[in-house]
Amino acid sequence: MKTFEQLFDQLSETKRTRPEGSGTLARLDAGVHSIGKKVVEEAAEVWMAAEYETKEQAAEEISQLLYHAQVMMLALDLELEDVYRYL
Ligand SMILES: N=c1c2ncn([C@@H]3O[C@H](COP(=O)(O)OP(=O)(O)OP(=O)(O)O)[C@@H](O)[C@H]3O)c2ncn1[C@@H]1O[C@H](COP(=O)(O)O)[C@@H](O)[C@H]1O
Repeated sequence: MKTFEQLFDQLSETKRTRPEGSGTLARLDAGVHSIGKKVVEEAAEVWMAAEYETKEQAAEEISQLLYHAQVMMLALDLELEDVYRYL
């Protein structure tokens, strides 16, 4: 298990070091348009799981949405603080 901050640190390191075989790196290299489509897809899956599936499935979809939101942050060179200031 990891926190939002720990995941962001991990993905930031992935972006910096570019390890071979990283799915995150492939998503970053695919660019903002591709990442944006995943954000929208995962948001829809959160909605569907919340309405028609279990709380556990909704939790998993929410985790994926948070992951793809972090990938978008990294693609835009945003830090956690850049987002947190609006919370
Ligand atoms: N939390 C996540 C995470 N959530 C979702 N995903 C990705 O998003 C996909 C889920 O999307 P879907 O359900 O739509 O599955 P899919 O249709 O097969 O998705 P596509 O691969 O076709 O886009 C998963 O298969 C993963 O590729 C994640 N990939 C990685 N992480 C975390 O990021 C870390 C680093 O990952 P890598 O860079 O891949 O090593 C991992 O240790 C995890 O902690």
